[in-house]
Amino acid sequence: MQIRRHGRGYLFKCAKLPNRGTAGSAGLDLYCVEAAVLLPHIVTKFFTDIGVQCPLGHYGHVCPRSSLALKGVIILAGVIDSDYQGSTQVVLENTSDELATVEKHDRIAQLLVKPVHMGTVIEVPRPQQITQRGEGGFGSTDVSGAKVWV
Ligand SMILES: O=c1ccn([C@H]2C[C@H](O)[C@@H](COP(=O)(O)OP(=O)(O)OP(=O)(O)O)O2)c(=O)[nH]1
Repeated sequence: MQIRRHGRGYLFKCAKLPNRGTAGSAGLDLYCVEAAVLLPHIVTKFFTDIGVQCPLGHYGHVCPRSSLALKGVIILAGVIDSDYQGSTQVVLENTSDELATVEKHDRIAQLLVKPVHMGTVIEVPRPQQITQRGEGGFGSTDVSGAKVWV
């Protein structure tokens, strides 16, 4: 996977490249370039000033860090297409009632690179296989409502 500094004015020079906290970490930590205050219940977009080039057939998934999630700071959006060439941005929402702060070069998210099905879309009149679930969902397999197949 290719990564480059890519940003706004001089800021991209300060961008910190994503890296793994440990050799076994699934996610690459993403760093913010500037300090910021996250107001309670407000959504804020952060530039990482990093361009990520995911291999074709893969996408980047911007995922939360558990330490921030515990403080009520969660991630919204988060799909990085393999053909996107801009700076990876992180959309954070402070769901708590308190101010939250991030400092320059804080880790604000982690990026997982995942395979994704890239098939073309074709219209069909009905599902091509019959499944046990059928159209059941939203609790259809709860004990009381389970279908019984004999
Ligand atoms: O958390 C995110 C979500 C998206 N993006 C970038 C990469 C992604 O490839 C692009 C478009 O994202 P998405 O497809 O979710 O946006 P859209 O609202 O559908 O707009 P578009 O018309 O640009 O696809 O924006 C980010 O940097 N961070």
